[in-house]
Amino acid sequence: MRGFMRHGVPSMLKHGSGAERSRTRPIDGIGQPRVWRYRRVCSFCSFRTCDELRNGVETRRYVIAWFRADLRVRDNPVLLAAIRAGKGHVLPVYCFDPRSFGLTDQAKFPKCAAPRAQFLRECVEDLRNSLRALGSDLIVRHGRPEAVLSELAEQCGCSQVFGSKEVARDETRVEEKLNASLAALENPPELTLRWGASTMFHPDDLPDGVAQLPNAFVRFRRVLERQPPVPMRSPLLPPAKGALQPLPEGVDCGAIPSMDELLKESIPAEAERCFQLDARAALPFRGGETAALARVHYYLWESDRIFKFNYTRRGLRGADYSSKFSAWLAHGCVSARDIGHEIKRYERTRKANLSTQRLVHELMVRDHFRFLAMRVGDALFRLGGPRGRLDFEWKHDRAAFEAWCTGATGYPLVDASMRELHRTGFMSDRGRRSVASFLIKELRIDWRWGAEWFESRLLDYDVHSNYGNWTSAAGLGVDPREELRLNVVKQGRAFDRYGLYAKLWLPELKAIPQGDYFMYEPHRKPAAERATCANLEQYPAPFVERKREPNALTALSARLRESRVREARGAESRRDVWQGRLAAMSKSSITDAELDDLVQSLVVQQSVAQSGRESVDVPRYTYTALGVALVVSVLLLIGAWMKYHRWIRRALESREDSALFPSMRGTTRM
Ligand SMILES: Cc1cc2nc3c(=O)[nH]c(=O)nc-3n(C[C@H](O)[C@H](O)[C@H](O)COP(=O)(O)OP(=O)(O)OC[C@H]3O[C@@H](n4cnc5c(N)ncnc54)[C@H](O)[C@@H]3O)c2cc1C
Repeated sequence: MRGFMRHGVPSMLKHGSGAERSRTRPIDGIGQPRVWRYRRVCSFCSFRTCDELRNGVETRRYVIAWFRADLRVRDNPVLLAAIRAGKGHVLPVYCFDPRSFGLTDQAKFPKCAAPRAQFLRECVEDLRNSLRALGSDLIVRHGRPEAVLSELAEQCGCSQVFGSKEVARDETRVEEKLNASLAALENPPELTLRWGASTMFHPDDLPDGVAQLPNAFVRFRRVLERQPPVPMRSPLLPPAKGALQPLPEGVDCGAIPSMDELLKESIPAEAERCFQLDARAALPFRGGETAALARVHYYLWESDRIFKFNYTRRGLRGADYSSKFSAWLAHGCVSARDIGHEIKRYERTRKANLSTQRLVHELMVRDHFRFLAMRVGDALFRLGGPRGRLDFEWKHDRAAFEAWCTGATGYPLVDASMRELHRTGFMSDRGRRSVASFLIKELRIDWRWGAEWFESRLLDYDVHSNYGNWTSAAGLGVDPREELRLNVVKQGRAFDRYGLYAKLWLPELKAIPQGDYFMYEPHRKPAAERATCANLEQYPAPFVERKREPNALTALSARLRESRVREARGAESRRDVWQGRLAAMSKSSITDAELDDLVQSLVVQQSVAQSGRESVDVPRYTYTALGVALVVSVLLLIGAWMKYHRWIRRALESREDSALFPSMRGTTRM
């Protein structure tokens, strides 16, 4: 039986029978018979029982559409359900919940820093404009939804409140409180929560439900793709003009709260409450559905960037190496399945390749984290994570943590990424993985502090993806293939070969020559070279030595590199000695022997430095040479085989000939 128990949702949400659910599954579409709206359609839709709803007298006209993380009019099942229920008499409401602007649990950071607050305000403003264009408006309040919505429901005599179902801890608590406060009203309106298209795949469509969700992503993907594949439901069109009635007289729409109003409790410093766009930002992110759709259109249709996504997605710098959809997805300015369908359309009309599949794959990763969050519940936020491992000793070193947050660890990839995050609210996926690994594996600092810092600063903060990725990085998630320690120096060299990203965010490194081997560990640069780089001294020295990898090969290559550095340092000191000697002699003339020695030491130093730099390139050239050799040898083999084949054929043919015409053989011989 496909019971609701298997979804692992709170008991108050368990209701209905499998049969009931399957009959009502297309409820997301409009135009269903009216009666189905009042039935228990799925485990994510409502708090009340079917009977309660059917017995309730529906005399009131207006219904409330409560917007949460679904700030759009297109493909919004909640808005459409409200329009259908209220026959267009809808009160669209958004609440800026003060709890979302409080302090985090562990490290007490502001839950929402200025960049995201600004982005959210833009999203709400855009939604209001869209609703106005449809003939309605958005009621905006700065207050707790349970208080705001019950007051509105009472004031306007609303019969129903529609909202999207969320699954994380804080969000479900709000739902419970809202349900309780609505129930306490004299004429309690019903609360209907439904899955708001926040994922590409609907949890009801998973063959084994969320409770049986595979822990490993690879297996989850296999479940989605096995025959017949799990369908991706079609996105819904935005309501037609006139589908929404104007708001009732006397309802105050309310103004969007200012940044000061939103942040004054959590951010005491006035200067930090405003957000100025940094010119170096990867993209000038602007909140709202309009900007989201424009970005999707640009990335797919205008620029065809999706076509190379698989090869560029691990980049660090620029607007288009990755899709940058995350901030809009997190606020629900566009739905994941809408993007999924758009990619499919792109594949049909232009071309499908590894890159288009990769983008769908990434959106599946996002779905997986959301479904896992549903299944593991509060464990996602505990120190031991969903795996419940408490055998790690986590540190709570504030100084080290602050150095990490402010980008002062002495490791350029970490510092550049953290400064980018601080200034813009965005960081590449590669950057996120590297800084998380550094905090967890090198500094051994409580992973929850890192997750909370991301929660505070990220524009695209999404509770499931953030905590899911952090627990994975800490080796505490449920996916068995985790716990990678990333070498932040190698990552920097591999993904920012010429150091352009590091230089963009770390002006102290500007004077280091492009492509310098030591760009990603400047503290190892020979002193003489350091001296030639202006401002390099201002860059902090690392306060923690990165741990060496246990891998034997990596350890060996690291030792080799170390020895080169030592050699360079040796040459360096020899040169220093000579410079000192020259200074001590303070004479303009120098003997031939001294000159030879000096020249020799300089040549050694230069060649060592060059070989150090080139050592990055060696594997690349080696691989190229090996590749060429392989291709040539394969060609030779094929040629030889063909020749041999021809020779055998000829031999056989001649044998057959001789068998058929034995007399001829004799004749020929003669
Ligand atoms: C420690 C850590 C914390 C993270 N926190 C968040 C977060 O709060 N919010 C968030 O949306 N993403 C988070 N991610 C995932 C990922 O880094 C971002 O989604 C991605 O960098 C956003 O850029 P993009 O939209 O250009 O992604 P693309 O590479 O273009 O990917 C397309 C979309 O796929 C989804 N996606 C890709 N990778 C992941 C992933 N690993 N997990 C979940 N979804 C993914 C995102 O929705 C993304 O927009 C985190 C990753 C790490 C390692």
